[in-house]
Amino acid sequence: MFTGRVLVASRPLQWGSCGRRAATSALWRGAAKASIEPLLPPPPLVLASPFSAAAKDTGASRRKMAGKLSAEDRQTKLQPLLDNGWSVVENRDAIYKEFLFKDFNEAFGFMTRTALLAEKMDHHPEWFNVYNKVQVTLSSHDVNGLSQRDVKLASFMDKAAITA
Ligand SMILES: C[C@H](O)[C@H](O)[C@H]1CNC2=NC(N)=NC(=O)C2=N1
Repeated sequence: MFTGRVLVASRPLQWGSCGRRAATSALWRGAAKASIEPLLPPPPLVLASPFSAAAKDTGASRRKMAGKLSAEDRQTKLQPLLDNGWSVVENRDAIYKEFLFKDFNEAFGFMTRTALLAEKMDHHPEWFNVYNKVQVTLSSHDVNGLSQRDVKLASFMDKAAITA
């Protein structure tokens, strides 16, 4: 049975307010850090500073460089697409094509491959899918018409549809 007197501090002890407490709290912090660290995700790998030229090479800055297709581009770059099933949309500077696949799996695989490039380019198709059918419209909203990016995405889609 405890018969001694209990000493009650007149004011609450604070972390770091006495040497022994401070040492204990530093130890505790070290132990806590050691046990928590393995649970934390690794810090992001920074390959370029946010101010470097590489970091500035975003979809948005690239997009400013590419305007509407010129008359010459339409002859040399757009025409081959029109000869391959794409058509110019009525009342809009955009191109359209309907892709048909064996089944939904093939259609969705095609959409997935296209989506990966679209995201990389920061240039996205307007599309509609039901089962094995994918209807695609391409246009560049920022220039309100067709740009080189639509040509690139359309050409990629034609290739991706063959390997689907
Ligand atoms: C903010 C974002 O970068 C823009 O909205 C991008 C996204 N995807 C885009 N996709 C298409 N097709 N045209 C654009 O102008 C466009 N702009």
